[in-house]
Amino acid sequence: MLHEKLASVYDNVLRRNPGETEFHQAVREVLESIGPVLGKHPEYAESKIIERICEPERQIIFRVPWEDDQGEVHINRGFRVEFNSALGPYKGGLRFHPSVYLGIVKFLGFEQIFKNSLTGLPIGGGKGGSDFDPKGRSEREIMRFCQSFMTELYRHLGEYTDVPAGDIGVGGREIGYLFGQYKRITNRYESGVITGKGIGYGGAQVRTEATGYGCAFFVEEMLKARGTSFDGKRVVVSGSGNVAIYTIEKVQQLGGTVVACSDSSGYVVDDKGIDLDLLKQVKEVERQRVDVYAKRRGGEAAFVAGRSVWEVPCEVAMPSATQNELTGRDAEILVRNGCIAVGEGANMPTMPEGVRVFREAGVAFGLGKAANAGGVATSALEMQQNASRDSWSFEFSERRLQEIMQDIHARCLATADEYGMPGDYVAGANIDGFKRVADAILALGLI
Ligand SMILES: NC(=O)C1=CN([C@@H]2O[C@H](COP(=O)(O)OP(=O)(O)OC[C@H]3O[C@@H](n4cnc5c(N)ncnc54)[C@H](O)[C@@H]3O)[C@@H](O)[C@H]2O)C=CC1
Ligand SMILES: O=C(O)CCC(=O)C(=O)O
Repeated sequence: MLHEKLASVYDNVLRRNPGETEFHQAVREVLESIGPVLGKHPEYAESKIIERICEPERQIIFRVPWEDDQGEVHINRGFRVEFNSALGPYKGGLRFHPSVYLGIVKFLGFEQIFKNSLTGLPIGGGKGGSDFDPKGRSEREIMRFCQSFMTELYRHLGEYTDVPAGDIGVGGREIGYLFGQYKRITNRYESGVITGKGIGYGGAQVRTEATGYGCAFFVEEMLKARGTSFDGKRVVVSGSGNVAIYTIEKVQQLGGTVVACSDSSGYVVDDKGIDLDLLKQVKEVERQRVDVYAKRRGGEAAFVAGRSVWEVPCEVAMPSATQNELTGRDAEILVRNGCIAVGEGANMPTMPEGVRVFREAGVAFGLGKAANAGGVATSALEMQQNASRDSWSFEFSERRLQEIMQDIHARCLATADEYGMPGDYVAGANIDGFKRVADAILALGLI
C-alpha cells in the first residue's frame, strides 16, 4: 500500500513514462518503503523531493551506426540516463543486450541513485547501454561497435560529470575499447572517466571481483546476524557472468558449496560444488554456454535445459543474472526447500510477488541495492586511485570492500530498527539510501 501523497507521485510516474514497466516497478518498490519517512520529515514532501528524484536530470538517446565483418551496416540505439547528481557525478554501468530500451535503462539508473547513496561515497546515479547484441559477434565487430557508441557518448562524459562502467554484455574488453576511443577523441588521458579498466592502464585491483565478492560479504553479514555462516551451506547462484563467477569464488572461500549456476539456455547442477577454474575457462575465456561446462565435467555435473535454476534445493540463493528472473512461484519453491537467505547480485532479479513470499516467510532478503553495491563502491575506489595517481594492493582493496559491505549491512539494520521494521533490509536500504539523497537535494536548493 502506498501513502496517499506517494500514490499521487506514482500515478504521475505511470502517466509520464508510459510502457516503461521495469521503471514503474523500481519506483513503486522505493515508494512503498519510504512512506514512514514522510511522517518524520514533512519537508521532503513540501519541497517535492520525491517528484524530483523520480524525474531524470537528463536522458540521452542516440544512433549507433556500425559495420559488420561482411561490410553490412547496422543501426543500434544508444542510451544514457543521467538520473541524479546530488551526491556526485552520475555513476553507473553500460548494458549491451537486445532487450535494452529506455524503461530498462531508467529502472537501472533509478536503482543506482539509492545504491550509490548507500555506499556512503560521493557518486550520483546514472545508467546507459544499447540494444546491441554482442552474442556471436567477432572481436573486431565488438570493437567497432564500442568505438561508434563512444563517438557520440564522449561529449556527455567526464570524471566530474558522468562516469560509466560495465554491466551485462560489457566487461573488461569493452571498457578497454570505450576508453581507448574516448582518449583518442578528446586527446586526454582522463583515467577517471570510466571504471572497470584493466589493471595495466588505470584499473583498480578487485573491481572485476567486487560485485560478486561484495554480495558474498553482505550475505555473510546477514547469516552472522542470524547466528550462522556459509560454512557447509548449499548455495545456488543464477547466471555465470561476471557477478555470478566472483560470487561463487567468494562463497567457496567462505565455506559454502555452490551446487548450481545458469545462463539463458538453462542450468548446471554439480553437487560436489562448481569447479570454478573450469567455469572461468568456459565462460571468461571461450565465451561458451554452460552446457559445455557440464560436458567437460564428465559424470559430475548435469545440464538441464530451459528450466529455472531455483528448483535446485539450497539454503542460500544468490540471483546474479538479470531483472525479474525469480518469480513468486520460484520463491515458494525456495522457501519450501529450506532457503534461509537471499542475496541479490543482479539488479531487481526478484519479482514483487517473490519479495513478498520471502519477507512473509522470514527469509533474510538482501535486495540488490544493498547486496550488490560492492561493484560501484569499488568503482568509486578506482576513481579515488585515478585522481591521486595511486594504485592500491589487492589485499587493501578487498579489505576496504568488505568494510563498505559491513557498513551498508549495519546501516540497513539500524534504519529498519529506527523505523520499527527490525530485520527488514528492503525498508532499511530504501530509507537510508533515500534520506541521504533527499538531504543533499534540500541542501543544494531548487535543483
Ligand atoms: N558488473 C557489475 O559490476 C554489476 C552488475 N550488476 C548486475 O548483475 C547482473 C549480472 O551482470 P554481469 O554479471 O555484469 O553481466 P554478464 O554479462 O557478465 O553476465 C550476465 C549473465 O546473466 C545471464 N543472463 C542475461 N540475461 C539473461 C536472461 N534473460 N535470462 C537468463 N540469464 C540471463 C547471462 O547468460 C550471463 O550469465 C545484472 O543484473 C547487472 O545489472 C549489479 C551490480 C554491478
Ligand atoms: O561500477 C559502476 O559504476 C556501476 C556498476 C553497476 O552498473 C551497478 O551497480 O549496477
